[in-house]
Amino acid sequence: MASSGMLGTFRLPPLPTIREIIKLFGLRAVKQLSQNFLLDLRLTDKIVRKAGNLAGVYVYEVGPGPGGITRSILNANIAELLVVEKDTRFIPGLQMLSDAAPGRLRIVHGDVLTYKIEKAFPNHVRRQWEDDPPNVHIIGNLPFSVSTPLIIKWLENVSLKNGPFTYGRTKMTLTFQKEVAEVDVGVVHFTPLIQPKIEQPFKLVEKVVQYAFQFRRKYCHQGLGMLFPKAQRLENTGKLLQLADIDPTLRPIHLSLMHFKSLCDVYRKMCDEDPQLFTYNFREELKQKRRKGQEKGDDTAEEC
Ligand SMILES: C[S@@+](CC[C@H](N)C(=O)[O-])C[C@H]1O[C@@H](n2cnc3c(N)ncnc32)[C@H](O)[C@@H]1O
Repeated sequence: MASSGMLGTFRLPPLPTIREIIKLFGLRAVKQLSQNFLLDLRLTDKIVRKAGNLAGVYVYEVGPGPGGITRSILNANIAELLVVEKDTRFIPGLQMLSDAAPGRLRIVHGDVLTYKIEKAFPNHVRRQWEDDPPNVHIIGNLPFSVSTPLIIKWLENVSLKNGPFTYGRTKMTLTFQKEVAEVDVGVVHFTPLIQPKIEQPFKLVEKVVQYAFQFRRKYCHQGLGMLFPKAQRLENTGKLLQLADIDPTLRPIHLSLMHFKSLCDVYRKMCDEDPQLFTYNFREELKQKRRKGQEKGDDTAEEC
């Protein structure tokens, strides 16, 4: 049973099952869009329970599709649910849910990568960053192709306290599918920290992490070395790893959060000493070398 409290208990009335909705509206999953639907209400209830007590909470669901998770959220006594779905085919099925839950479900036909959530919920839910998290929660089951750029965008939003984090330290409960069409999903719960573990600009942290994982099966010095122009690569990579106190033969997956903190702090100092360093991009250097090689009729341009 959903909790009651001041809002009163709400349960959706009997509705066609998700399977029937899919049949009714001809909603075949589009493989190219990595669509894959959760049909079992017990599973979607379990995912939503991972979000904690949602009574009185404003929920933002990304990519509701035929509405399995949506139903479980609506049964959790929430204050309001806003869903953003890109594929028009799902809108009529979602509309049916909205009719069954008057005043509780808002449907937006749009793209979660561009949708501006910062004005969607009432002002009174906003909290100071240092306060407890606001009564706003993001929930979603998206394919990797969307969840990866979205998570990176949200992490940047956390660092800037904007987007969904204009409300405060908004919590997120997201499922990550291992493979397309695989029913197994991992549920990951995020709550932004009051104080970041790495106190450097997001773009710098992103660059260091991205480069460290450039060659994920090799030693970390190889990917990290690409942070530096070839002419000073050996010397600067040695300096970075030495000052950060990191064994160059560690693999990227064995680097801890504290390793990344040291790497980012040392790299920041190196960028402060050489203001052109941060904009250096080894791919650009490689492209220029290839271009020059082609101009000279030499297609054996040196690798960066
Ligand atoms: C993996 S399906 C999951 C559907 C549903 N949440 C479920 O669990 O059964 C992902 C859903 O996200 C939608 N989607 C994908 N990219 C999107 C985007 N950029 N903006 C909004 N919705 C998107 C798809 O159309 C699809 O409905």
